[in-house]
Amino acid sequence: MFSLFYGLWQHVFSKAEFHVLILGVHKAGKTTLLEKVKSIYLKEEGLPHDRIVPTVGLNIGRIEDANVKLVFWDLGGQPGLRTIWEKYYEEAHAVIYVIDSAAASSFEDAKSALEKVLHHEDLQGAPLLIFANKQELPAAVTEEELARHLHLKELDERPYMFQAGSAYDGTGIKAGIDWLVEEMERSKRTEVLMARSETAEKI
Ligand SMILES: Nc1nc2c(ncn2[C@@H]2O[C@H](COP(=O)(O)OP(=O)(O)OP(=O)(O)O)[C@@H](O)[C@H]2O)c(=O)[nH]1
Ligand SMILES: [Mg+2]
Repeated sequence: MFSLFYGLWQHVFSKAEFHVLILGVHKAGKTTLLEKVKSIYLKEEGLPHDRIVPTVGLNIGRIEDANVKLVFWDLGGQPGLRTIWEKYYEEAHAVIYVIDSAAASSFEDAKSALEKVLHHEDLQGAPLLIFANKQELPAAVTEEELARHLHLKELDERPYMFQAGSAYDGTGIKAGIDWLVEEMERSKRTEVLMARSETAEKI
């Protein structure tokens, strides 16, 4: 009887946990963004910018807000490392795709890498936040300009948002994550992933 009530209590009161993949080409600012997310939500100092090195493996960040737990997976964006991304797709509830808004020369690469992400069937229906990073730089384009540059046709099929911001000064981060959490909470994909993990727990 106790375990029945405990199970019910857990079901009603435990926080949902969402996995968010942080993707984007090298130097877009993914790891810097993750450090800023941690410093905003955990209210602790993140790594100083000059201590952040190009990612080769996986950086993990965990935060909690009032209703949910979020686990971020930050992967390396160098061309030779992008084949690793798809290993994480199946378990991801959503994607943050980071773009350096001040590096116009990287837009084509960012666009084609993002198109591959969007085409992958393991990420079907995953909400997508495109974070137009480095907005505090004078050369940065706005989120509207970036959307025009990318001109992504596949976007109509899924919930998505362009969010301008900066991993240095933290602008745009909370707004982007609030949107992503709302989308994950009502996403069909979340239902499917939850059902799958409940089935796996029973086996
Ligand atoms: N001006 C400015 N620079 C930034 C910002 N975010 C990151 N950078 C810088 O951009 C460079 C790359 O940042 P990283 O966070 O290492 O980029 P990354 O996307 O994780 O790169 P990989 O791990 O190689 O894929 C570093 O010099 C950062 O300090 C930002 O918001 N503004
Ligand atoms: Mg990195």
